[in-house]
Amino acid sequence: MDKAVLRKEALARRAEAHAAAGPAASGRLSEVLAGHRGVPLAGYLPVRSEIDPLPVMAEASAWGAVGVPVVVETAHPLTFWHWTLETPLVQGAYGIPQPEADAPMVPEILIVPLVAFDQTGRRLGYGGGFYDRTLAALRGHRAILAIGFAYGAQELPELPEEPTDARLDLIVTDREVIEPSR
Ligand SMILES: Nc1nc2c(c(=O)[nH]1)N(C=O)[C@@H](CNc1ccc(C(=O)N[C@@H](CCC(=O)O)C(=O)O)cc1)CN2
Ligand SMILES: Nc1ncnc2c1ncn2[C@@H]1O[C@H](COP(=O)(O)OP(=O)(O)OP(=O)(O)O)[C@@H](O)[C@H]1O
Repeated sequence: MDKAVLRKEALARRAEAHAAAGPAASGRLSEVLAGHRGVPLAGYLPVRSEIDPLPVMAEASAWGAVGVPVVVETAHPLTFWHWTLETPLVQGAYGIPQPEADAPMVPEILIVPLVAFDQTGRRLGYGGGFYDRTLAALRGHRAILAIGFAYGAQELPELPEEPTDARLDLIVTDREVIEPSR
């Protein structure tokens, strides 16, 4: 099926799950990250109906560096700027908040926002290819742990894969932790 059609369907399911979500949606993610304290972590500042990783990012910032993605240029990898709960934010590209100050960091664990995922770790984002480029660039230097974070309702049976798609190492939902089967 066409990626645009899958994206639309998954976004509708995500909005439904988001409207019904309770405050404990990031509990599983918190458990996973407790095993990686002090490792530089990239989260994201949630927009629209994205599942909220802020509680785990705040927790992680007590142990090590936490950053959030910033689009410096389209068709390029994302850059990550330091973030804590006290960081002043401004409105960035696509209406997504970003830190006021340009303070780059390099993550080793990435919490990746998703539109949809499947059991094999394939993912669908907004279509900019930002995370594909970013994961490819980071993996060229060192081992990276890419954790997709989503509502369970965003799972689709089988996503199409393009040669440039970067797969997830782990998927964490509001309900469970999924180790991709390749
Ligand atoms: N919270 C959050 N921050 C993030 C991302 C994300 O997915 N979530 N990104 C993840 O990459 C980057 C921003 N990337 C984005 C790329 C496209 C659109 C967007 O709204 N696209 C339009 C269609 C654009 C087009 O292709 O013409 C849309 O979906 O309507 C938003 C964010 C960095 N920061
Ligand atoms: N490493 C890469 N180098 C060059 N182009 C890439 C790379 N990764 C992805 N692209 C291009 O980016 C475009 C969008 O990719 P895709 O539809 O997979 O985005 P997405 O994974 O949904 O979005 P995102 O990664 O921003 O969440 C595609 O045209 C793809 O060819």
